[in-house]
Amino acid sequence: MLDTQVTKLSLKDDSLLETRAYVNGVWIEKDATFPVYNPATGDLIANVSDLSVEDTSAAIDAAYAAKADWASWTGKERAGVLRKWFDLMVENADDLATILTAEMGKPWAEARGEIIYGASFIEWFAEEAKRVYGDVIPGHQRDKRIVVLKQPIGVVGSITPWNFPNAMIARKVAPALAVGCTFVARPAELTPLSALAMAVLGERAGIPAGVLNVIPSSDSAGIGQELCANEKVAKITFTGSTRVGKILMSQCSDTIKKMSLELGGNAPFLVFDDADIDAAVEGAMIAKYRNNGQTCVCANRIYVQAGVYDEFAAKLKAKVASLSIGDGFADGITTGPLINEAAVAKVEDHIADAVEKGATIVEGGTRSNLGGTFFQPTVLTGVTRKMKVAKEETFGPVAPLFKFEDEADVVAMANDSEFGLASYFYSRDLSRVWRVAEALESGMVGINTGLISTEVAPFGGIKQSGLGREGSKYGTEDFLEMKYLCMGEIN
Ligand SMILES: NC(=O)C1=CN([C@@H]2O[C@H](COP(=O)(O)OP(=O)(O)OC[C@H]3O[C@@H](n4cnc5c(N)ncnc54)[C@H](OP(=O)(O)O)[C@@H]3O)[C@@H](O)[C@H]2O)C=CC1
Ligand SMILES: O=C(O)[C@H](O)CS(=O)(=O)O
Repeated sequence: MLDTQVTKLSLKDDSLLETRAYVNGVWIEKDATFPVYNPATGDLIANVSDLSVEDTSAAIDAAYAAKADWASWTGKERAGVLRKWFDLMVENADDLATILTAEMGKPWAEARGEIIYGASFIEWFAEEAKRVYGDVIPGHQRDKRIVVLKQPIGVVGSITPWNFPNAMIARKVAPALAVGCTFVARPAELTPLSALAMAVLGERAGIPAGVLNVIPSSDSAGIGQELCANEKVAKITFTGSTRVGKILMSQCSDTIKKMSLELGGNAPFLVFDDADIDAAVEGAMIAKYRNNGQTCVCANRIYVQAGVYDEFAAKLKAKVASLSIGDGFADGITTGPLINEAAVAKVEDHIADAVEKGATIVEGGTRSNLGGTFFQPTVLTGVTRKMKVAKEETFGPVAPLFKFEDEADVVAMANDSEFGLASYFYSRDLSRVWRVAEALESGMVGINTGLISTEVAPFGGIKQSGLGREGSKYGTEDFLEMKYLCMGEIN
C-alpha cells in the first residue's frame, strides 16, 4: 500500500527539496501533481507539479527567447556561471545525495558519488566553454578567405532516465550551456527531485532566466512529442532505452532535429586464462553490481575461459555473498532496492528462463526476505547463448557466466548483439589486449578495469546503443553547428 502522507527528508537546506517546475526563471506550482515515492520504503516523499504539453511549449518559448543573449556571453562569462554551479553542487552534495537516495533508492554513499560525478561534467565544461575554436582555411582562390565558425545549436530538449537522475542531466546540460545553448529538461517521472534541486542551485549560480528550464511531468509521451515536434527546439538529447530512442528518432524526423542518443547496452565481460583472476573478480563486481545492475554499461554477459572458469565462479560467488541488501540510508548497505516491480519481474524472468534452459543458480536467485523490490544479487553458471540473458539487457543484479574455449569464438559471441555501448575484458597478454580491443564492437572498452565512466573520456555507443558522445573534449561538438564563411574580392 503506497503512502499518502509526505515523509519529510532530513536536509541541511530544505529549500533544495523543490516540487515546483522551473520555467523562465520562475518556480511554477500546478494544481495537478504526481507523487514521488521512496522505492525502498514506499514512503511518499513529494507531490510534484505535473506539467502539460502546453506548459512544455511555454518552456520552449522561454528557452528560445533567452538563447540570443546567452549565446552573446563570452565563453569565459558562461564558464564563470558553470564554475559557480559546480561549487554549489559540491557544497550541497550531502543534501543532493539524500534527495537522490530517497527518490531512486541507491545507497547514500553511491548517490553522493553520483553527485560528484555529475558535478565533474559541470566543472569540465566550465573549462571547455573557453575553448570553442573555429578554423581559418587557406583560400582556394587568391581573392578568397575562408573561416569556419562554431555556433551554439540553440534550444536543446533533454529527456533522461531514473537510474542516474543527477549525472545524466549534468552530462547534457553542462556542454549545452557551456557553448551557449539553452535547455529544457524533462526528468523521469520516478525521479524528478534531483533535477529540480539542480535547478535551485543553477538559479543561485546565476544561470539567467530561460537558459535552464526543468519541466517535471507524468506525461512522458506527450512531453516527448512536443519537444520533438516543436520547431524552436534545435536538438534532442536522450538517455534511456533503445526502444524509446527509436520513438524519439522517428518523431524528430519531421523537423530533421539533431539528436544525441545514449541508449541500451548488453555489455560482454571477457576473462581470459592469462588474466589476474582476483582483479577480474573485482572488476566484475563493479561492472555488474554497481547501481544494483541498473546502468547501461553494466556487464550483462560474463564469458570466462574454460581453464579459469571454476576459480572465477567460486571467487565471484564469495564476493557476491558479501553484498549487503537494504535501505540506502542504512549504514554499510551496498545494494538498495530495484526501482520498481517491473524491474523485479524482468530479473525473475531472465533467471527463470536461464534455469529452465539448463543454468544453475550458485548465489541468490530470488527476492530478498526484506520484501518490496529488494532482490538478492545473483550468479548463474552453465549459461548458454540460447538464454534470454544472452540477448536482452537484464538491468538488474544478475551475473550470467558463460564458458568459452578460444579467443576468436568469444569475440564473435561478444559481438553477437544489436548493442555496442561498453565491453570489458581481462588479459595480461599485450598482443591479445590489442587484438581483442580492436575487434570488439562497442563505443567503449574497459581493459583490466570494470569502471570506465569519467568526464574526461567520450561516453557513448555504436550500433543500436546510440549516437554521439558525452563528456571529454569531444562533448561540445554535439551542441554546436559549423558555419563556413567564404569571403571574396579580397585583394
Ligand atoms: N546509454 C545510456 O547511457 C543509458 C541507457 N539506459 C537504458 O534505459 C533503460 C532503463 O532506463 P528507463 O528509464 O527504463 O528507460 P526508458 O527509455 O523507458 O525511459 C527513459 C526516459 O524516457 C522517458 N520516456 C519513456 N517513454 C517515452 C516516450 N514515448 N517519449 C518520450 N520520453 C519517454 C521516460 O519517462 P518516464 O520514465 O517518466 O516514463 C524516461 O524519462 C535501459 O535499457 C538502459 O540500458 C539508461 C541509462 C543510461
Ligand atoms: O547507465 C547510465 O545511465 C550511465 O551512463 C551510467 S555511468 O556509467 O555514466 O555512471
